[in-house]
Amino acid sequence: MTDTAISTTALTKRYGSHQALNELTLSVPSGEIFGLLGHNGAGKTTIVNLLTTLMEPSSGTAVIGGHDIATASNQVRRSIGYLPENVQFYDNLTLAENLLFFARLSGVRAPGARIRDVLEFLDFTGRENHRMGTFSKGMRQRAGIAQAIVHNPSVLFLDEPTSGLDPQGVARLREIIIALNTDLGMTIFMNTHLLAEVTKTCTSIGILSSGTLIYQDSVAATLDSFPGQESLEDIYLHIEAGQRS
Ligand SMILES: Nc1ncnc2c1ncn2[C@@H]1O[C@H](COP(=O)(O)OP(=O)(O)OP(=O)(O)O)[C@@H](O)[C@H]1O
Repeated sequence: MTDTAISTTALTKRYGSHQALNELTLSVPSGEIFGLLGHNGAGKTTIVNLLTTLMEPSSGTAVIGGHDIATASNQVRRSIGYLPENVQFYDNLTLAENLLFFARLSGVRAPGARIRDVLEFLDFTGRENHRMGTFSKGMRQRAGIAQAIVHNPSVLFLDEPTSGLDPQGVARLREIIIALNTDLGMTIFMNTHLLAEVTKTCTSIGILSSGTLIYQDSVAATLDSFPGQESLEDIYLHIEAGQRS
């Protein structure tokens, strides 16, 4: 693992004539919990789709954990985990069966032991033989994280991880994200609209506006740099408004 977990250079994505991502140059050091903020349609999911190799860029490059997304996509896929906004499972199978399926797909050696560790870490011991179709939204998100980390990735991408969760579910997921970072050493890259959560969870942020990165700094420096603004939400709106004026 290099000291830079994620770096992009002039990463660009066009959908037909629409430029969704405009020469993104971004660097996320290893060990960060990076929150990517931006209005609807800013290009956040596009970035995650490019970095997780689900989509190819129109131009530009990106390197994850030392591997280029274009020339070493298999190594990239081995070093990342991904929790999409709407995670899918085989609902007729149990949690353990779902995890075994994904562990085998990812080539995990000794999957039984690894799955037991992941279930314990995510507080699922005793529920592994329940069918996924019986799980609540909060449990499905936690199971989605189990699925995303079963092959022990070094970088984890989360797309709107707390979307649709109740306050208890949001708090629980926050604890898990922080534990993945501090206890397991994973670098986290998350897209989110919940700015109060970003303040509690993330170590650094980037703001994307209409496909362009307009801001990047640590959360602590950001909160210090705008003394007139009370919260990250106010700072975000202030930066965005400056972009539009
Ligand atoms: N497959 C596609 N074909 C054409 N346009 C697309 C496609 N996917 C996304 N777009 C457009 O690209 C832009 C960026 O979309 P993207 O989904 O990356 O934004 P986002 O920041 O994730 O938005 P949201 O917060 O609403 O999820 C939007 O204008 C969107 O309409």
